[in-house]
Amino acid sequence: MKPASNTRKIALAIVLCSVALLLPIWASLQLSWIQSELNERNDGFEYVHDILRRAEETADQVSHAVERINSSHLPPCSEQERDLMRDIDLESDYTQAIGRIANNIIICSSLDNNEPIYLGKPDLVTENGVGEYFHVLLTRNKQHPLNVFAKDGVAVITDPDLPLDVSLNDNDISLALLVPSANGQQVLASRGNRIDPHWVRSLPKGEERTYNKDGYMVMAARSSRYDLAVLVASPQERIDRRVRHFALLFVPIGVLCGVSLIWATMYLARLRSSFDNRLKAAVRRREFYVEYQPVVDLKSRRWTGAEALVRWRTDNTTVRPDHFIPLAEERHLIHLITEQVISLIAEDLPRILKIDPAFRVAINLSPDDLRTQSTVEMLRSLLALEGVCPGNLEVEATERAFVEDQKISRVLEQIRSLGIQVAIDDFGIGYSSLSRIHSFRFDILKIDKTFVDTIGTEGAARGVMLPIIDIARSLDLHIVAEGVEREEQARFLQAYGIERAQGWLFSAPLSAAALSKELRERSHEAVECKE
Ligand SMILES: Nc1nc2c(ncn2[C@@H]2O[C@@H]3COP(=O)(O)O[C@H]4[C@@H](O)[C@H](n5cnc6c(=O)[nH]c(N)nc65)O[C@@H]4COP(=O)(O)O[C@H]3[C@H]2O)c(=O)[nH]1
Repeated sequence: MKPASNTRKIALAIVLCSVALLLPIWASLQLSWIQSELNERNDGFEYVHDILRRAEETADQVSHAVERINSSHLPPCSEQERDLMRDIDLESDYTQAIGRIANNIIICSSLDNNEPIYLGKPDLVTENGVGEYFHVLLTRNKQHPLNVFAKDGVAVITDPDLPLDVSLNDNDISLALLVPSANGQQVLASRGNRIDPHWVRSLPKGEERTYNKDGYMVMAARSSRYDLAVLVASPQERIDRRVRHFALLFVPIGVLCGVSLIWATMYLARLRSSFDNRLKAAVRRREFYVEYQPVVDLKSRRWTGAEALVRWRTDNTTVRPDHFIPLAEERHLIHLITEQVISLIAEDLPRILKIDPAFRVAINLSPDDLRTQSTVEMLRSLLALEGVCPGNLEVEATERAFVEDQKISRVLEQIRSLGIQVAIDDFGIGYSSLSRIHSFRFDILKIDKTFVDTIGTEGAARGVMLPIIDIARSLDLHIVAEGVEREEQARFLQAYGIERAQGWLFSAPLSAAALSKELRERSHEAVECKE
């Protein structure tokens, strides 16, 4: 191997390993970040919903109190009315007191001292005519500002802090209850000092949103029933702390995934290279052998030929071609196998032809075989054997080979010029490629078992088999059907004029010795060698 290509391979391996390691780490960091934001948002909205529910309950209790007082028709500020005020107050969690109001003065109330309370002008009058007085200091408790809501001569005093009385798991979080109005956002109550009331400005009624503002993640919701909005703000440092927490969990998993990925890649690479070595050793040790599956003439049921199928005997087991041919093709080692198959056929064919000189053996070729001149030379050397005529040989290539490379046509033409017929194998599987294979000249079309299997099933024979037969006829091709397992299939094919078939109905693949024995027993009439 050249040093330059070695250096390139090492560089590629380093790049791939780095990507395999860094990609999962990068993904785990992304995941930590996404998960942190998601958790923060969920926690934030839990507070928002809780506060909004409490605020709406407060507003419900205010409306309820006004309605009950006014529908009682008791004389205003009478002892009976003050008793009713006290009852309502006791029943309502969020009200602090209820009173009568006139000219911005609470003239009587459920409070014990029953002194007049001068409120001054309302801070806000809503569309429904509710006068709202914020941060009112009552004589009873000058330190703690309360809110007063007045309607139809009834005043309800509430504690604005109650809706915000939720237990926070971090003091960094700021909360606010606001009244969004056309004139601006009035803060009813707040905890923490990070809230900018303007954050809620564009929020429509009944909706909730998340914003990233001024280094905060802000969760906001606006009531659909009242002019109330709630803001919860989490500082970015809190999210960063969460990211670090998740990263501690996810990054080691990412590293583990990266290392596993590298290990898996290296393991696969080793497997592949060990496959290469095993395959080369198998060729050296001649571990491949060939079986022949008879091809019969459907009318007479005479064995007219056979398809050579390679087998690999390794560690006392036989590996089927399906399991190593695709990999050998991918690793461009198939030609070594084809060489061995042809040399094995060269050993068997003269013996077989002594029994039936017209017998024809089909050899499978892969796309790589059809790109190299040496395939033509190997076939030529087969023809040089005693008793072997071009009519004793046939080559098969899959439809895929024809599609894959237009360059194969030169080799195919050389094979045909030797007088050897070319068959297109597994026909029908790559149906879409028909237009492209038109440009190649071949002689035989092998219908794949998949289509033969449809014989006898409802409508399928008409739908699939017949068009294939029509195509073959229109191209003037001989037809061989593969994988015939039932008499019914054989009869159907014969009825539609198919000449030859192979399949377990007639015989499984046989060793050269078993094939010769069977041919001898069938004592075919000796036929002249066909040119
Ligand atoms: N279920 C069922 N199967 C049947 C019946 N009759 C025949 N078969 C199987 O169908 C496959 C027919 O060969 P293929 O289509 O050319 O398909 C072949 C061919 O494409 C490829 N192959 C075999 N030998 C060679 C070779 O020497 N060189 C290359 N390049 N490919 C080969 O491997 C494929 C598989 O070969 P195998 O495993 O031997 O499988 C063979 C054969 O054993 C039947 O009635 N029922």
